[in-house]
Amino acid sequence: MGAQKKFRQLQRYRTISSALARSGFEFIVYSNSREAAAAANGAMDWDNAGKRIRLLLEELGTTFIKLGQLASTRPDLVPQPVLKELAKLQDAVPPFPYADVSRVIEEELGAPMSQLFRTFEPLPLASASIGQVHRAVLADGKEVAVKVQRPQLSAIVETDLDILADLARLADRRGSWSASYRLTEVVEELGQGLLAELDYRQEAAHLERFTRAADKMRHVRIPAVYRPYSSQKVLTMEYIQGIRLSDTSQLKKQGIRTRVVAERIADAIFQQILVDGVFHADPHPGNILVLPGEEIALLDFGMVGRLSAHTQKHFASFIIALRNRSSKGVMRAIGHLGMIPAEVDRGKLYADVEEMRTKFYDVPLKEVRLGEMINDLFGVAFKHRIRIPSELTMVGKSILTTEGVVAELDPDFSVFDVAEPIGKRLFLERLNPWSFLKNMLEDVPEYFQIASELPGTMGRLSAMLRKGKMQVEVVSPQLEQLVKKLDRISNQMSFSIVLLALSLVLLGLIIGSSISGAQTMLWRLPMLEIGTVISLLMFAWLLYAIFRSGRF
Ligand SMILES: Nc1ncnc2c1ncn2[C@@H]1O[C@H](COP(=O)(O)OP(=O)(O)OP(=O)(O)O)[C@@H](O)[C@H]1O
Repeated sequence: MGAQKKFRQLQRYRTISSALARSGFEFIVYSNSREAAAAANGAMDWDNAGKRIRLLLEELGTTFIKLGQLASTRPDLVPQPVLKELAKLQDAVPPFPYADVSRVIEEELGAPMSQLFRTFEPLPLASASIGQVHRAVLADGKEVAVKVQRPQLSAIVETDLDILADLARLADRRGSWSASYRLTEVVEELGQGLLAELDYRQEAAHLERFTRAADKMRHVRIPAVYRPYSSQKVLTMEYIQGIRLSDTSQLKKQGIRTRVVAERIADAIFQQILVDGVFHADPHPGNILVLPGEEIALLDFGMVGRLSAHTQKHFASFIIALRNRSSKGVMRAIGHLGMIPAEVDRGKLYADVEEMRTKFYDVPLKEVRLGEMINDLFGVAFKHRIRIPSELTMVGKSILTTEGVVAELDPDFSVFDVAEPIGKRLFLERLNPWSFLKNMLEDVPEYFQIASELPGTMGRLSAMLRKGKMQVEVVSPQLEQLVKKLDRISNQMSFSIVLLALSLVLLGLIIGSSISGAQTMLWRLPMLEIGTVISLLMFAWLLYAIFRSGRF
């Protein structure tokens, strides 16, 4: 590291440590204080700390504001009172001058402004802590919006992240409290998210992906990206003319039907979450434009969430269980989502899930906020120190923001009206034999792994038994659950194998009839009939056996 850089880092180190001390967070560095002890034994007054944390982050600038905004999407890492404060973080930063804008663009795109643009508005449309957006016209006449990153930002962010990682390690070495909040891990994870946001090429890739997905949604537009005019620090997009969703008086003036807009926004976001598996993580009103005919345009794909097919599937079941007010269903879905480690007291967890009943279950559906419900559930998870897959936490924030937006447009509209049919459709699709089989095949590697580990495990078990080292008493609910799960897996596998056999016979029948004509069919028919009858008998027997075992 150069001497100048080292000096800058030291200076910044001092600024950050003294700001921490002034805000009453010196215990992060000096662990033998009362607060450190309170944080360690879970008695920290987070209500009081939340506001101080927010002010501290705002004081320390871009890196910290952005980290705070990212943390506000993580109810699994941050206590609820702090989360509420973080959601208020403002990044209203004054714009940077046009001289810097043109310098960054010319350096990044390797050509003078006059060659790149026919016109370029020197005053930005909007400015935020990472960058600002200017309206322009390309040399070929296309109207564009150009997002330009603040100069020197990546160097500042990298220095700040290094310092933060150092502080977290220091806290980890000195006290037990930071370990229980996984401080080093949190800094690392949020830091990576922030660095990813600094690369506009990633946002460009997101825009392209969402454009493809939105093709099947008639009323949703995503700005096209102009790649030759984009780079790591410059993003050039198609300019979309529309009314900002936050401009309610203009919406009214243009006679926009707000209910329709609300439905389309909710539909677009739930379609992304439940069907596409990639979703806009921050659909706040500043990121949505309304066009004539109540079309909507989604902007700003810097923060995007992803769900694996597995999580998506069980998240849909989770929504249906919430809708049906079924605590058992909710617990089952959480289990499938892989959130409950073995050491959690399931009884207490169930009691906490049930407690949500008073707040959500016994009120009319219209008044239920799904995002709030999900976040409360994450709060319960936080309390039980349950690890929530990070992909899921962004969903809570995205839905919460969507609900806030649609409630402004139409207070009577419930996102369940949109989410539930999509969830049910997915659920029904899953019952279709082919997707059922596909799902089973997706899980096959897992079964093979269990199977491959089985001989070793059995070998060890029998050796222990031979040596008389083991006393077995089957009282563990987890073990019983495992047995049930294996039982269910084998039943499902047998079911799908027979289903496959049945489908192949039918397929043979169809192909046979279409290729060979009726005559050749005549001699094939008895064979097929015999096959079909055998498969049907096997199928009936299997169904009987499965239903008798009660585990499917
Ligand atoms: N393609 C576009 N067409 C028209 N206006 C746009 C376009 N892209 C951005 N804008 C305008 O610029 C504003 C800021 O854009 P965007 O949200 O992408 O920037 P940002 O720097 O990521 O801001 P923030 O982080 O605060 O959301 C938008 O609210 C919108 O008014």
